[in-house]
Amino acid sequence: MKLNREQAAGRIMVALDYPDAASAEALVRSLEGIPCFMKVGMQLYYAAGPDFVRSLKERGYKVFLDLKMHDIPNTVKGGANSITKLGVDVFNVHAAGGVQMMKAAMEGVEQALAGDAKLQPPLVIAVTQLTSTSQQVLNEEIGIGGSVQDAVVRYAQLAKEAGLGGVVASPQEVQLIKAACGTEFRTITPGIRPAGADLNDQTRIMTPSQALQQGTDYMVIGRPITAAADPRQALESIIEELI
Ligand SMILES: O=c1ccn([C@@H]2O[C@H](COP(=O)(O)O)[C@@H](O)[C@H]2O)c(=O)[nH]1
Repeated sequence: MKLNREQAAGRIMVALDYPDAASAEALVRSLEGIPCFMKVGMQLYYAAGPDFVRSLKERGYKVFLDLKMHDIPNTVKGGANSITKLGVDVFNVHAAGGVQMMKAAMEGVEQALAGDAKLQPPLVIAVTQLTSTSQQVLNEEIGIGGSVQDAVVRYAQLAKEAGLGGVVASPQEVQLIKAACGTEFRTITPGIRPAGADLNDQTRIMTPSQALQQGTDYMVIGRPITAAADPRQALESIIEELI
């Protein structure tokens, strides 16, 4: 698959895993002008809150709010309602919460959209099996039998049944998910490591170009960019790898 520079940048979601708004802001400024997504996860959101998300949106960034909601359906519905009102482009829940919980998230979204015609519908996705989870951990520690791939595809099918638009999974599972849920069902893949990069706590990994070859829609990349001596250069070389 051939992408131009802008298309390649638009497939990358930079994980802003920082302890405060100032540190995240420094990274955002260092990447100014590159049309990638910004991903706000738990660490930054719990520290900097919705204001930081709003400031990204005001500056025109596409935002993935990665809070991985997993609670009873009524609570997730309320959370999804509040998140939708923030105007984020993508947010997620855990597929392990089940179909009713995921349907409740969609109801929360619909309620928010009905109350404000200016809001755009977010892409709601479900976390399948975390990309840090290995086959051994899944079977022997968590106690789910069978292959990681089967567990991921089952969660993806539940997410589709609940009306969600895609899932978070490893790029290693993209083709199986697309075969089971259709090509329009989005795959958002962390576990991206350029050749030779530190794996950190990720186990089910691929390089950016391998992930693209598998057909991933978006790749989530954190430390290979944020921990680099020159984050802008690190992102530019990932973009180069994709074009
Ligand atoms: O299965 C999952 C779900 C979410 N993540 C998040 O993606 C980034 C990855 O960061 P790296 O530094 O590139 O490892 C991080 O924010 C995770 O919370 C994931 O890795 N795996």
